[in-house]
Amino acid sequence: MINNIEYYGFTDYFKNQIESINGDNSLIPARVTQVHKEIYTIIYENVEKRARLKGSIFYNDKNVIYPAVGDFVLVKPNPYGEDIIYYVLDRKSKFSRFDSHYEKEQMVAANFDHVFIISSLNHDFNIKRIERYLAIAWESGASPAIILTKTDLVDDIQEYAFQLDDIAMGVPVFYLSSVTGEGIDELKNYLKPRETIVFLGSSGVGKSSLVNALSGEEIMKVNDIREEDSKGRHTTTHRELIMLRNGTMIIDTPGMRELSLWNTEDGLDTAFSEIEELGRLCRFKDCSHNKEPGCRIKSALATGELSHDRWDNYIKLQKEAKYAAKKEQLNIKKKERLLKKKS
Ligand SMILES: Nc1nc2c(ncn2[C@@H]2O[C@H](COP(=O)(O)OP(=O)(O)OP(=O)(O)O)[C@@H](O)[C@H]2O)c(=O)[nH]1
Ligand SMILES: [Zn+2]
Repeated sequence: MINNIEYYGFTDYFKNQIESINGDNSLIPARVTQVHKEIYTIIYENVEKRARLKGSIFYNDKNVIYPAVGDFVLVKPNPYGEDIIYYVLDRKSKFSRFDSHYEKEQMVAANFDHVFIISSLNHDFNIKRIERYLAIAWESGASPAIILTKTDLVDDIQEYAFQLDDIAMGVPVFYLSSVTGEGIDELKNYLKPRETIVFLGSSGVGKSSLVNALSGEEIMKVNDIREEDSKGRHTTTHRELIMLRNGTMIIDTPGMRELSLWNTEDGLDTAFSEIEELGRLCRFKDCSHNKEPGCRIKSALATGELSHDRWDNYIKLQKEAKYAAKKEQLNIKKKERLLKKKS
């Protein structure tokens, strides 16, 4: 069987898992490159294909693990149509978030080697935020690197370097500009084929520009969906797992962007500043914007000054942020217990 799945990061860690599952050898490993409700895009043998879940396995078991972007799965190939996904292999790293619509944990990205914590060197630079990103990066199981963008906008990077010294012990730090190209080659040298990276960083720090700079415009296209397998051409507006020319992969999903947003203590306030401001005008300081008299949010919703959509979105993200904070607290406690045991 020719399957160059190794190029996509399929290592012994995954290979060793298959032997026990794949008795009859009819299932082959593939990597998930996109998730669309029930349809998945997977890649193997250098070709992207569409796949569905094996119903009898996935829809009967409440504890079953669903595939996420970056996952390695075992599939039964179907030359006439969509392949069938049977198993999701154990992940070596992962990010998840709380989906308030389904009220459950949702996997955002899996099996990445590095988390690039991206911050720009202008007003976005916030050492506390970088520290927080570092904590969730370590927790994911992958190793972090700090990328400081837009060096062309500052005169002196020394003052930033000093601040980072305190928190970035042993973590590589890169200074670069996607505009002048400064520092891009150093980062390229750090990237290895068969490795996968994800980006954590607020909106506007230059993630997309960095992807373009790294790929040198020509993002190596993983082959299109086999035309004979799908009716017409499959057009994807953007890919969630892309491969650079040197063979390094980048996972960029909307979920990663949301994860970045609610993992910054000030992320919600900045993104929804007008709501925060209205809330400060309520009669009661601890107004829950529910039934209290003199609630400024309720009146703004009634007059249309604040749209219901935006308010719902805010509530949803706030729920997720709370969940993230709770999870982090639990993890800190767990780590403290482990440290106590060790000493
Ligand atoms: N001066 C300067 N501007 C940059 C640099 N990199 C990105 N920008 C600008 O910053 C803005 C945001 O860049 P993006 O690459 O879209 O940022 P992003 O992180 O992908 O943003 P979202 O898509 O909102 O998450 C754009 O106007 C870019 O042109 C840089 O190195 N130097
Ligand atoms: Zn209120």
